[in-house]
Amino acid sequence: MGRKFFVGGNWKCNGTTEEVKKIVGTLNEAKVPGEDVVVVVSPPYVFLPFVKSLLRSDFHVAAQNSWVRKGGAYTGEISAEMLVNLDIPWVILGHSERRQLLNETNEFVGDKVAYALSLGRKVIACIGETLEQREAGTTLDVVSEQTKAIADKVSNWDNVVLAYEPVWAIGTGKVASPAQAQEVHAALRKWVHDNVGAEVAASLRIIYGGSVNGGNSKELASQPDIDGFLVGGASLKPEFVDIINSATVKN
Ligand SMILES: O=C(CO)COP(=O)(O)O
Repeated sequence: MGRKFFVGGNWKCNGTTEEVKKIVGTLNEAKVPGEDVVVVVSPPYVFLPFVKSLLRSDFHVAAQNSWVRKGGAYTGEISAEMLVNLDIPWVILGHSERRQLLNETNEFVGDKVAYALSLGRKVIACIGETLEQREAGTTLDVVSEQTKAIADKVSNWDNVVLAYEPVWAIGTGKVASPAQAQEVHAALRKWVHDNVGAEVAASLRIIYGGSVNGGNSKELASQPDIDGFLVGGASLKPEFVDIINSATVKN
């Protein structure tokens, strides 16, 4: 079966036309083990068609959000229907920045994931605990709850990648140690095994995000349950290519 390594670049709210051209130029020239890795970059909405038109065809694009149901009178949102229309295959949902800054709840994220999947989109679903939650020893409860809210709404996991992104590691330079990340990934896989099914648990890609860079990606990638990365800051830099090249074959 095998879980193909997955590397996503979340550009967040960054970039100008010139910067976007430069990043895509670097990616287009990069030598990567295409057989062994799926690469998806997620520019801000307004650059999506531009990036898609410039980007090499073996790499894919993702939106950073989509609305919870059919589009309409929702100022500032973009809909999954638009992603279909523009042939944008992937969408990142439930990022902690949206959970925290825009008050997206577990249930809301579960609904969004289900709606995007129902329109044939592929979803990078993000979960992760805060520093307070980790220090309180509730990490596994928090990420299980977040995963349950998705599992409650989703019956087919084929088009889901689960991104474990501890909030304390995002943009802080404080990466989870390989052992810390592996512990949570293994616990998540067990949760999926026990609550969704053995087959989904074996095939679901669980990727790590939080201060991943060209220097730490190899060791993280060697962990048995880390199936890839969701990269923020370093995805705007040439070292993103090194991260892609840390891909390992799983199972
Ligand atoms: O939030 C992230 C990816 O979605 C991680 O961000 P950093 O890689 O900048 O820590």
